[in-house]
Amino acid sequence: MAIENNPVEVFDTVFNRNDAQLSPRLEHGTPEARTFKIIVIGDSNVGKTCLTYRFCGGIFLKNPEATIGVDFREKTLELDGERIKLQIWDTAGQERFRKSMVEHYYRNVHAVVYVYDVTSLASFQSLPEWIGECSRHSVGPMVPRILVGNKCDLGGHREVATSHAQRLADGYTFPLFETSAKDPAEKEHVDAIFLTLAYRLKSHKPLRLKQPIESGGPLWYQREHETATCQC
Ligand SMILES: Nc1nc2c(ncn2[C@@H]2O[C@H](COP(=O)(O)OP(=O)(O)OP(=O)(O)O)[C@@H](O)[C@H]2O)c(=O)[nH]1
Ligand SMILES: [Mg+2]
Repeated sequence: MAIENNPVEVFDTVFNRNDAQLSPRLEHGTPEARTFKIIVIGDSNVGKTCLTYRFCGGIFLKNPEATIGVDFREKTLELDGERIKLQIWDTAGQERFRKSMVEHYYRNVHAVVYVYDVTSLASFQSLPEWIGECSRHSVGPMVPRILVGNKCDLGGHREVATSHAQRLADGYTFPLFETSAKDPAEKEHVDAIFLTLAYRLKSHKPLRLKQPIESGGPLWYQREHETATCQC
C-alpha cells in the first residue's frame, strides 16, 4: 500500500495502531504469529520495492513507481513450528519522499536490510550514510542487519566488486547477499535474505525495554540459540 499526500496522517489513519502494537508478541493459546518489523533502506532506484515484492508476492515488478513515504508488505512464515510474521517496511529512497516518515521508520525496528545496486557505485558509497542514519535514530547494535547488493543480473554493468562489498560488510560484521529481484532463478536468494533475519529474530526474546515504547526508545534483545531447519 502506497502512502501518498500527507504520509504521517495517512499512516495513522490507515493503520490505526501505534508502534507499541508492532512489537513482537506471542499470544499463548492463539495462533497469532510473533510480529517483527523489518525496514528496507538504501538509495532510490536500487530495487528495494522489487526485492520486497519478490519475497512477499513472488513476482518481479516491471515498472514500479518511486516509493512515497513507505509501502508495507507482510509475510508469515512457519519456522520450526512457530509462526513468525515479518512486517516489511519498504521505505522511500528519495529524500523528499521520506522526510516526514523517518521517525516512523526507525521506531521499534527489529531488523534492517541495507540495499545497494551492484551497477551503481554511488549507491554503494551511500551505505555508510544509511548506516549512520540508523545509529542516529538509536537502532542498537543488537538489531540484526544485512547488506544486499541487488541487480546482479546486470553483470556486464557491475561497478561494485563482490570483494569490495565483502570488505565493507566484514567491517560492520553484517552478512552480505548479492542477488537480483529480476532474475526468477534468484528467488531463493531473495528469500534467504529475509529467512536469515527471521531465524535471527526468532531466536531473540524480548529482554527488557531500555526506554518505554511510548517514548520511542529501541527494543533490545537477548540472543539465544539459532535454529537450523525451515518449514516455511
Ligand atoms: N535489472 C534489474 N533491474 C531491477 C532489479 N530490481 C529492480 N530493478 C529496476 O530498478 C528500478 C528501481 O526499482 P525499485 O524497486 O522501484 O527501486 P527502489 O529502491 O524501491 O526506489 P525508491 O522507491 O525510489 O526508493 C526499476 O526500474 C526496477 O525495474 C534487478 O534485480 N535487476
Ligand atoms: Mg521503492
